[in-house]
Amino acid sequence: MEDLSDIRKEIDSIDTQIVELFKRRMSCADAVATYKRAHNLPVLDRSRERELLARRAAQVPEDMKVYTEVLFELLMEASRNRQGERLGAGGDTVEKIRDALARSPELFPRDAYVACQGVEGAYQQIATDRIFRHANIGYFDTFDAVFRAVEENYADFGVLPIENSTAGSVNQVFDLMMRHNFHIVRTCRLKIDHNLLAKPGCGLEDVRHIYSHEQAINQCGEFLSSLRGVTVHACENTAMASKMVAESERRDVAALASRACARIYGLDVLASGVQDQGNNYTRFACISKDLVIYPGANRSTFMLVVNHEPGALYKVLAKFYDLDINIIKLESRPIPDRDFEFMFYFDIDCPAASPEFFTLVRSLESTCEEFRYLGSYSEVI
Ligand SMILES: O=C(O)C(=O)C[C@]1(C(=O)O)C=C[C@@H](O)C=C1
Repeated sequence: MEDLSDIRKEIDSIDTQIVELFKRRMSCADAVATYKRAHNLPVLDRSRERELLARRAAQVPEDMKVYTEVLFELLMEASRNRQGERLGAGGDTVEKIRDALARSPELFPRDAYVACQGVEGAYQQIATDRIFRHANIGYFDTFDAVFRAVEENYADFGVLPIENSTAGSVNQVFDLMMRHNFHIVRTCRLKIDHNLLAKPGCGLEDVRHIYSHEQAINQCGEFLSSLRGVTVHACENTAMASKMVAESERRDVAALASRACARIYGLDVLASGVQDQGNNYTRFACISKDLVIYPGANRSTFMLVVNHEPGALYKVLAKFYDLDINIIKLESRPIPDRDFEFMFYFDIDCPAASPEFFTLVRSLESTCEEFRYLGSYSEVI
């Protein structure tokens, strides 16, 4: 058996040669970039990549083909990234981000006209008051209307729930993201305590019908199943449920909502903190029409579609790993009218002005079938 230190010597010698060859290959990438700039050609050339991978795989025995492909895919990715850097702009999105970083205001606005779904007392309102000091809030019936108010410049910002620590993502909002143009400028993480609210003088034993938003109902499953002879009804949101209860003539109705709703609608708290998990948080996104990146932005969101082929998502995930960028959230939603094709949403943890962020954006934009950058922001807690 060969001695380990002898084998390592051989590896070192091979690696030294590989590095020299790698340097030569990367200078070819520089030359290609110069040529492509002069001839206005895109960095990515899929047919050339396919042909190159097939030729290199044909050079090795069967049991080494996969490794060879992995190696050359990595080499071409490095080559593409290098070309992107050389070409300066490196894709429309990097250019847009640089521009936004240069012209965005130093301070997050204190006053604004903000669109929210629901009525006064909704958790969106509480989140809005955390994000802005003096928000003038316009209430809309649906999440879609909030997106439209922002898109059509009717409101400066919109605040929408995106996920809850117990009930998961707010799918309706994720699906609407595919249909609207907007950017995320801030997120807010709010602790949610649900309470059972009823008209003054009513007791728990009177309650036969409970109204709330679907997400709140899902977050209070254990409490609700402990009640006998009660029917649960889903409605637009928790504040609307409280309003309905307050305006109802009946004494057997109650709402699951915030304490703020009890104050606003003159209701009594029959039971407090009735959510299953004590640590129940909801994250809200504050959206604007234009891309604005306020100082301190250390998170970003992308939407992307990967090619329908084995390993496509794995290759995207490898890019984050290579750049040591942490993925905070990964969500997938079916794309309407496309059979089993999915839109992937990534939230990542990485300062917006860092070089690895630009490399990531450049690389995703040049390889994904569809790519949309939704913004960079910080989170208010
Ligand atoms: O040949 C090219 O056009 C290149 O840009 C070089 C290269 C490579 O590194 O081999 C890189 C990117 C292209 O997608 C194809 C191939």
